Amino acid sequence: MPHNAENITELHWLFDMLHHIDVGLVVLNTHYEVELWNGFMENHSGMSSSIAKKQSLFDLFPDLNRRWLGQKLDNVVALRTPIFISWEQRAYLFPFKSYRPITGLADNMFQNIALRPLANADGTVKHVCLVVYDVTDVATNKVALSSANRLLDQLSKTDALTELNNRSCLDKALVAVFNAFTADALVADKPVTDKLVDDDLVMNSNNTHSLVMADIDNFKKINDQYGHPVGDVVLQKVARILSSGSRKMDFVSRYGGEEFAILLPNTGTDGALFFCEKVRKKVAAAKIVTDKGDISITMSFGVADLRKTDKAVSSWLKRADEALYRAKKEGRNQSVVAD
Ligand SMILES: Nc1nc2c(ncn2[C@@H]2O[C@H](COP(=O)(O)OP(=O)(O)OP(=O)(O)O)[C@@H](O)[C@H]2O)c(=O)[nH]1
Repeated sequence: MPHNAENITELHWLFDMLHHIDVGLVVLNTHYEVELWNGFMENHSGMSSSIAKKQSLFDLFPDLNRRWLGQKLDNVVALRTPIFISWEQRAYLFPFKSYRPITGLADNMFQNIALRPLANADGTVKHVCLVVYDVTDVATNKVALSSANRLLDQLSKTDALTELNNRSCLDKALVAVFNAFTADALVADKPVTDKLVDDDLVMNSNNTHSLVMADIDNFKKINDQYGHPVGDVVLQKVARILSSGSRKMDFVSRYGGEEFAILLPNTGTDGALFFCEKVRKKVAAAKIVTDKGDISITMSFGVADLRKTDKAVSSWLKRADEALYRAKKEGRNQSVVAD
């Protein structure tokens, strides 16, 4: 074959491949009119090349953000540099349906887009090529993975029965509060500042913090009389009452069995006692509906504020536990503050 004929054949092959490649190719002029529209774009838009050509991209897709995309296209021409738009920035440019069977997560095709300047033979740039990559698989995998991680993270912090924070999560919160408190105590004349201790715990460094240990009275009898599943319903109801009686910054947790621990940041013993009495009365007044009939219960509460004399979280916990023990010993259904 003569050299020229070979070149033309190659060009023909190339053009054929580009037309059928599994990537969207669009060429726009500086008026944003379509000059090239490959097979991928035809298949996914439902518009043939002959319909798309010479039409403004913004007429073909009226929902495209003209200001935003127009600016980017103008910049590509003016600066002669490519621009990339990732699916993480904007899920898609073209509203194409996703036909992937695994992607129950995605109705639309996620797209990475490259905008490239196309130089003419004389070096001038009057066209931009849009390259559209279908990244639905990558995107949905990443979205599914991060939502699974979020769920696992949540589960690792949550008590399965009551959906309250679990013990290990409480331990971390207690250590965070304790460390912040002792660090503040070491710094004389420290200004009052808000401090972020944990994701949700915002503390005022000048205040004290209280820990409440709460325990259902004679819970063993409920289990013995009505059975374990009814005991579980009681635990769930108590968890709801404790949560609804607390503020957003409070940390309500299941400590174990029928015992709960509530960390009340920026709350002295007066405030903590007020909280205990409010929920104690609510628990005592509640009729817990179960398939074995309505059940009434009471709870006992022990309160301890964090003190500078506490050398570790364990001594704070111990004082709250002792106060709870006294509440039990003195007849149950009451709240006791540690000495
Ligand atoms: N249903 C149910 N029972 C539990 C669970 N965890 C612990 N328990 C029960 O809670 C009961 C706790 O009993 P005790 O420690 O004797 O305390 P109590 O009967 O509440 O008595 P006082 O605390 O002294 O008022 C035991 O019967 C445990 O089996 C649970 O997840 N579900």
